[in-house]
Amino acid sequence: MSEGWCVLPNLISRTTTDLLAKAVIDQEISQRHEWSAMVKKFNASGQQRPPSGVGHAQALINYIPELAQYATDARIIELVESIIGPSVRVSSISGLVNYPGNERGYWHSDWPFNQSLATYMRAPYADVAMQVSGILMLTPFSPESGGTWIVPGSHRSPTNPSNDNGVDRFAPQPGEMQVTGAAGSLLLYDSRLWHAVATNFTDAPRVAVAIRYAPWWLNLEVRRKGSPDFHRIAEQAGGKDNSVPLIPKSVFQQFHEDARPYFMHWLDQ
Ligand SMILES: O=C(O)CCC(=O)C(=O)O
Ligand SMILES: [Fe+2]
Repeated sequence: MSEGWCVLPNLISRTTTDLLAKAVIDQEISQRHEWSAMVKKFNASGQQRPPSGVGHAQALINYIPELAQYATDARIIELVESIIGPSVRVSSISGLVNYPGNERGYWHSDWPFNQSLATYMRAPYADVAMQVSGILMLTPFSPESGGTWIVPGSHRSPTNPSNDNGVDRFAPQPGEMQVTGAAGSLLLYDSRLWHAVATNFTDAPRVAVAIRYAPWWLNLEVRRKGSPDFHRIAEQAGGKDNSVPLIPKSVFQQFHEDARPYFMHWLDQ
């Protein structure tokens, strides 16, 4: 991870990735109306718009509870904890479906560094890993299918191009490359790493699950709708809402016992 990213290959079997990919697409389709309404709101308020042709499924864990065990595989947690310390929590899980011919996205870093969201840490950042992002590949990632664009080493930068910092959000970056991997592999990166959605040039959807791992000391309350921090910080700031829906008890009980501690903070009590 010295360059701010790595790929853990083949964590999940092909049979399972096929089933999960289908479940993610089903969920994306059932949430499409809601997501389009959200994108319209971003547009209306002049926010950076997500690339067209990319479908999103929020609160994926509530619909595909088996994901809890894959997201907290011991091999992943060991690596994540070596970067941000023990007692990590999963901060969010969502589905990504890049349909054939989707638009290329803008260079950004993820929450809490994405400066186009309602809540973010102001740049310049101290050079500290504060969250790890994961992208679980449910279909192969290649330059043809739209493997994520990354700028290796950019996680050490004190800022990123998600807002007006003088860098063109769509310009090629020195050293940029696309991540590749077989279905069932996981791209892990420091959430500060500059990355962008790539175009899918194949005729099949590129399906993935975005998983975020936070240290226990990172305040996730700003992403809990209805919490005092959400009201005071996220709502008042106005930017793009990236709140995380809570997990109903009936779903939580379906999680593998070993996976539960990583999601406990989102349990709807
Ligand atoms: O779909 C991709 O390749 C990148 C998505 C992304 O930017 C993210 O999950 O944070
Ligand atoms: Fe991202």
